Amino acid sequence: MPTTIPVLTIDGPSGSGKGTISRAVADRLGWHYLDSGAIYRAVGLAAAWESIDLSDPDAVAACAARTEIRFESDDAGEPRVIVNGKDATHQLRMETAGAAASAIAAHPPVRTALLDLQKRFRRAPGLVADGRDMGTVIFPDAGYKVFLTASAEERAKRRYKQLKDKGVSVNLDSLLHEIAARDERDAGRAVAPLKPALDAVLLDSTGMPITEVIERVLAVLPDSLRRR
Ligand SMILES: Nc1ncnc2c1ncn2[C@@H]1O[C@H](COP(=O)(O)OP(=O)(O)O)[C@@H](O)[C@H]1O
Ligand SMILES: Nc1ccn([C@H]2C[C@H](O)[C@@H](COP(=O)(O)OP(=O)(O)O)O2)c(=O)n1
Repeated sequence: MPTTIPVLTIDGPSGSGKGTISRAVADRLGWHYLDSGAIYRAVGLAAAWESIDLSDPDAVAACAARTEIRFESDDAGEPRVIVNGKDATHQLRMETAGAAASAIAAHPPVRTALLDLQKRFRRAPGLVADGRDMGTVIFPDAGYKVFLTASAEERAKRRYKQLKDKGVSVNLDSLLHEIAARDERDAGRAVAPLKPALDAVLLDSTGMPITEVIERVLAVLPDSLRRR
C-alpha cells in the first residue's frame, strides 16, 4: 500500500550544511530525522573495529547487516550515536570516519544491506532525510527534495571551524583536499552516486546564513505542512 507519510530529502556534498539544516527543519516541523551518513560512518567504524578489509564488499556488507546502530540524545538534547553498544559520536565526526564511510559506501552490497534500515525511518508525522541518495534511491517518491551545495572552499572552512571548535587539530589545506577527494568518489561511483534528483530544488548556501537556509528549505513545503 503506498504510504502517505511526507518526506523531505536533503542531499548534497560534505559540509554543505545538510545535518545542521535537516535537524533544524525536523525540529521546526516536529518530524523524525534520518542521518544516513552516520549509518555509513558507523559501519565503516564497526568494520575497522573488526579489522575487516574495507575494500572487501561482501565482508563489509556482512558487517553492515550485524552492526547495531542507535540514535539517542544526551541530557542536553545533543545527538549521540551508539555503535554496537559504544558511544561513537565523537569518533564518527572525524574526517577519517568520513573517508572510511565514503570508501565502504561505494560497494553495492553494503548499500543493499542498509536499504531497509533507512526506509524504516519513515514514520508519522514525517521525515527529514539527509544524505547523498535520499531523493534518488531511498525515497524517490518523497514529495519534497532539496539538493544543498556550497563552494568546496566554503565547505572546507566550515568543517575546519567545526572541528576546531570541538578541540580537534586540523589543517585547512588537507581538509580541502580530503573533501574534494570524497566529493569525487561519492559523485563518481556506479551505484547511488551523489547527484541531484531531477525533481530536487537546488540551493547554493555559499555565503548564506544558516537561518536563511532553514527558511528557504521550509519554503519548499506547502503551508499546510509548515504549520504545527
Ligand atoms: N549556511 C551556513 N553558513 C555557515 N556555516 C554553516 C552553514 N551551514 C552549516 N554550517 C556549518 O558548517 C559545518 C558543517 O555543517 P554540517 O551540517 O555538518 O554539514 P554536512 O552535514 O552537509 O556535512 C557546521 O559547523 C555548521 O554549523
Ligand atoms: N546516503 C548516504 C550518506 C552518506 N554516504 C557516504 C558518502 C559520504 O562521503 C560518507 C559520509 O557521509 P556524511 O553525510 O556523514 O558526511 P558529511 O557530513 O556530508 O561530510 O558516507 C553515502 O554514500 N550515502
